[in-house]
Amino acid sequence: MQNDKLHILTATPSLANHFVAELRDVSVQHDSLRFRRNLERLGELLAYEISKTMPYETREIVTPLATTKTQLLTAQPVLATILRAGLPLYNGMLNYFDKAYSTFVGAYRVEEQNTELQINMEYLASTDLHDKILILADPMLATGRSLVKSYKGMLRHGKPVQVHFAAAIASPEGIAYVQQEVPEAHIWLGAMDESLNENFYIVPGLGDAGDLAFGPKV
Ligand SMILES: O=P(O)(O)OC[C@H]1O[C@H](OP(=O)(O)OP(=O)(O)O)[C@H](O)[C@@H]1O
Ligand SMILES: O=c1cc[nH]c(=O)[nH]1
Ligand SMILES: [Mg+2]
Repeated sequence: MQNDKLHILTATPSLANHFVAELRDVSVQHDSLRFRRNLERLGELLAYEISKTMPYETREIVTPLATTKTQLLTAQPVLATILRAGLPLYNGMLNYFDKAYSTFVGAYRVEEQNTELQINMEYLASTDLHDKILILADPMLATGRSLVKSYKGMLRHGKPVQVHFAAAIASPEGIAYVQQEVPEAHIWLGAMDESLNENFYIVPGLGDAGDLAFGPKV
């Protein structure tokens, strides 16, 4: 595992631990408004952490009393997400990178027990990615197949200058796959879990993020 590009919020004590705990806790997670809001709050924290790595320039600001100098982003990133579970995490990032353009992918896992996991990708709407800082947010990084397939699909809309993947919870297997396929990516997590089960769900994880946020799929 390439640790210099891997950042885990819950590796140190902070409010991020509360948000991840509530996402996981069976006595709290079925409050879907709170579940979505906790993903959004994590998105806000992850956006803030990523913002510390981005380029800034000195700009002059006129207040009612004087002028002052401050450091502002030289350019907004592009925010990308994978429908549908990605929406609340993405929304948190958009709260902070509030002028960012966006890219959306529609992808879902076809879950059949003990067979190779298939990812169906049926929708991609992207802004120009050429030379942009791209942040792709998806709450669950399980096998990493959805993230890598979505990212590779996006590349037909330009090569980003920098790539960040952000997730609430990841598995070690998923991180290894993503680092093998996209070694240039920086990875930002709420938490890193222990393993995947036979249905490719993260353990201990939180269950199905899309269903908890938006209801069971039929
Ligand atoms: O790392 P992977 O093994 O690819 O799994 C992760 C994917 O699973 C979830 O989506 P899901 O397929 O459940 O779709 P949904 O958002 O419609 O619930 C999640 O939001 C990721 O996109
Ligand atoms: O644990 C997992 C894996 C994929 N998708 C989820 O929502 N949860
Ligand atoms: Mg799902």
